[in-house]
Amino acid sequence: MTRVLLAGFAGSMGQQVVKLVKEMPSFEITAGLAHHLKSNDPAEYGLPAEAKLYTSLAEIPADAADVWIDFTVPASVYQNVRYALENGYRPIVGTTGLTDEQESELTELAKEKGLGGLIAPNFGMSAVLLMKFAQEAAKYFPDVEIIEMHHEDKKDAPSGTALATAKLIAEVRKPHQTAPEASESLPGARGGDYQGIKLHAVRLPGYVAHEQVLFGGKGEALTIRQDSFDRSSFMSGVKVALEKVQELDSLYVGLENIL
Ligand SMILES: NC(=O)C1=CN([C@@H]2O[C@H](COP(=O)(O)OP(=O)(O)OC[C@H]3O[C@@H](n4cnc5c(N)ncnc54)[C@H](OP(=O)(O)O)[C@@H]3O)[C@@H](O)[C@H]2O)C=CC1
Ligand SMILES: O=C(O)C1=N[C@H](C(=O)O)C[C@H](O)C1
Repeated sequence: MTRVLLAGFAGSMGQQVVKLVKEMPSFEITAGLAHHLKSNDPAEYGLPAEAKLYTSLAEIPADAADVWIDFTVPASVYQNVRYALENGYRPIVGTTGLTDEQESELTELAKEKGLGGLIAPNFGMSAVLLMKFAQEAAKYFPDVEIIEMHHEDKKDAPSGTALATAKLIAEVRKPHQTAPEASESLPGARGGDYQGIKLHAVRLPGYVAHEQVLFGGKGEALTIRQDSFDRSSFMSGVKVALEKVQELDSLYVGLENIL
């Protein structure tokens, strides 16, 4: 039986993971980390009655679980994953907001501790494929902008997926700005900038998680789009990560690297 600690169990993604783990007979949630607890009863969150609930890292013993799943907030993810690795947990991280430097530090720490794990900005297959196709397309269409659209409760912008897409595209094209002379009569109108790739973040009720990558060429354009209409779309990736995490030899970044 693989024991799972779920950080962020009361959140939208946390509750999806609770359902997923219930359907996986070889896995059990034995502990949960929350920010605030509305109830001390694990059953209120769909967790097994014997699951231990914690509200701070310092309370969590090293043997509460084998695997640490994190769907919390950008402000806490680095500390959480650092704590997980220092205490022998294999991390599966969906929370966005880790910087490149933080990812490198955590990768180094995982190596020191001999622990494998995964950090994935997106566990949905449509997004993983979008990123792969976008990187391929950018070799032929270097002029590109990204529009991501999310629910109104999303705390960070741009999305981790949009930033990961821009990084993959930047690997295969020369950094340049399309239409560099265009001025902004309204500040921010051209969006955020990653090595000349413009990123636009839309936040609206009714949306879940969506991304479009727009490529423009001479007299033609290519648009690649993915839609997560429901958060259950991320669970196939989390399931794969759970099934593989015990055999991973290092901390991987990107679901595509363990498929
Ligand atoms: N990789 C992927 O495929 C996906 C990643 N995400 C990412 O996952 C993260 C969570 O998303 P989502 O579930 O929608 O967000 P929610 O706001 O619904 O859930 C976050 C949960 O984390 C809790 N929390 C906040 N701080 C801490 C902390 N220090 N320790 C433990 N728990 C904490 C919050 O508690 P409280 O409300 O009490 O503060 C809340 O219950 C985001 O970064 C999002 O971008 C989302 C979807 C897919
Ligand atoms: O906050 C979300 O909802 C999502 N966050 C991730 C991101 O920032 O890319 C993954 C997906 O877009 C949903």
